[in-house]
Amino acid sequence: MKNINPTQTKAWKALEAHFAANKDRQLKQLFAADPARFDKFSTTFGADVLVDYSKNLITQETLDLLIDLAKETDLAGAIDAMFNGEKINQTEGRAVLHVALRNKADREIKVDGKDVMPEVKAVLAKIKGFCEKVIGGEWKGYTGKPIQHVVNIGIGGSDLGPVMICEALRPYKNHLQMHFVSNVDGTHIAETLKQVDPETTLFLVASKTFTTQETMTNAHTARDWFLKHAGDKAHVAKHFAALSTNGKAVAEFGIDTNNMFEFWDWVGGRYSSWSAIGMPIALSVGFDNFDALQRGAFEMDKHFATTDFAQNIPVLLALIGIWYNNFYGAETETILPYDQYMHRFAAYFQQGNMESNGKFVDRNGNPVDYQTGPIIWGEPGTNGQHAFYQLIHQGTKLIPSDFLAPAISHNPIGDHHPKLLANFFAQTEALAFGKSKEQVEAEFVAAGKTLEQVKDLVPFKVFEGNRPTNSILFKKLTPETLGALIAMYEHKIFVQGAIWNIFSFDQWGVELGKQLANKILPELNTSETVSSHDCSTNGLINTWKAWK
Ligand SMILES: O=P(O)(O)OC[C@H]1O[C@@](O)(CO)[C@@H](O)[C@@H]1O
Repeated sequence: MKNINPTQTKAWKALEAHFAANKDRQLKQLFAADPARFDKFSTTFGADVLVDYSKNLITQETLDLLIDLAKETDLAGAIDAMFNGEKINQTEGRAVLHVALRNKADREIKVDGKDVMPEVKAVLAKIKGFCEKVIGGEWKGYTGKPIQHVVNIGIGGSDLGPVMICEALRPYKNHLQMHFVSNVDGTHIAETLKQVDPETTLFLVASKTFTTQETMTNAHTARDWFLKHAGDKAHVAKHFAALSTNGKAVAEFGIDTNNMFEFWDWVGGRYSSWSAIGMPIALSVGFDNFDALQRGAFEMDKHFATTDFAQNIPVLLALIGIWYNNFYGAETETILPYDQYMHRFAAYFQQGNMESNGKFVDRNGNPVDYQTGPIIWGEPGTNGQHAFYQLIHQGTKLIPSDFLAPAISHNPIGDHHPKLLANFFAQTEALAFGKSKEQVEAEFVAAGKTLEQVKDLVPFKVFEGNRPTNSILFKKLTPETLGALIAMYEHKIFVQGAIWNIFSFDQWGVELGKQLANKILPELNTSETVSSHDCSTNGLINTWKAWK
């Protein structure tokens, strides 16, 4: 894996010139000039996913130059390094092998000379056996009752993925009532404990490090609550399991390490839903559906690792994203899933993308002089249309958007799904082609107005269009398809980080806030006036002390 400043490459210089010469290009003209544009700039993944990237501000020349950039920055070498278990997470001295967790080809993948697959498969078998006992009712609580509630206690990558996937796969869920506690505000755990019965509740303490303040605080609160009802510490083993890499800390907490489902330091937190962190998924929808989720991701892994860049979906999405981020100056991009089951999909990739590529230092330790990770945001359609589409359509910011939708609904009630799809299709059309002044005037005239009557209103009803989108249409939201879509975005993030020459798999940026919070915490436990900080922080803390 080379260490190349992308802006120093020939391809980057060529892209700069290409942008300067074409920055005012219009989608209207691009489509008018080529009736086959959809055929040229769309592709399928298997038989179930269509990716239409034709409504982007690109030509074949643009793509060719972007692919040149990928080649000049040795993207192929970076891909090989990841799949071969090299320690590409350099600042933490770790490999990055979430692909091993779903390696259904069972190919050997070595870390430090040791094939990791036997352990991966052993943990999957243990998860399978545990799920079958809990789901099947064989696993009993301390009063002999089967489990009815599962409470996952975790945060960040130990929460967002399981929540998103359990929500997305609701059509496949069983009788278990799933609950997720992440925030440390007291409310999250308190409101959850109101809903569950200690005799029939299984707590999953999900934490790669088993040291995260929020998770450990919530876990201790849950254990205290449980013991207040159950009395005997011996009962903890029936109601607590740990999903972690830290066996020592698990044992110290008081969870039987037989109830620990391990994963490894080469699994990044935000890439860990495929590991033991995915236990709540397997409990909620059954191990077979969890396996299907992994298989979908595995198929995308194969596509990513073996397909020429010109037809490689994660590579194309990544390069198009770089085109907007680094040449058009777009600072954000949205993920807009037109499916209510996917209501946490964008949130999941806020961590996935921004914790991976929100970096200002390159792989040499030098501050970058170019843009890196974008801001990711989004809500399900059509809700977003009633919240922020005004800005996307008529604002002053360029906001590249990914629209996703299932062709077939799990809930074919009346004409609901067709209405959703009509919006899915209409929004990208409107964003691409807009509505001209002349069209607005013609609409007014057709409605019986004179141009004199409406001349002051017309400017406000014009849509510039030329706002780029990708449309990802998939047959149905199944575990396989969801797995493939998640892996598609994981690899998009990987490609962008590799080209930006940054380390995408550490997260030092989350440490300072934690460090300062640990310094402030003891100051909150006294009535003394605080003066150890800046005047704002002192003022805030001392006001709180006066009010509480
Ligand atoms: O799984 P754990 O070790 O409890 O970490 C939780 C989350 O905390 C972080 O912010 C790292 O501190 C995320 O990267 C991580 O997913």
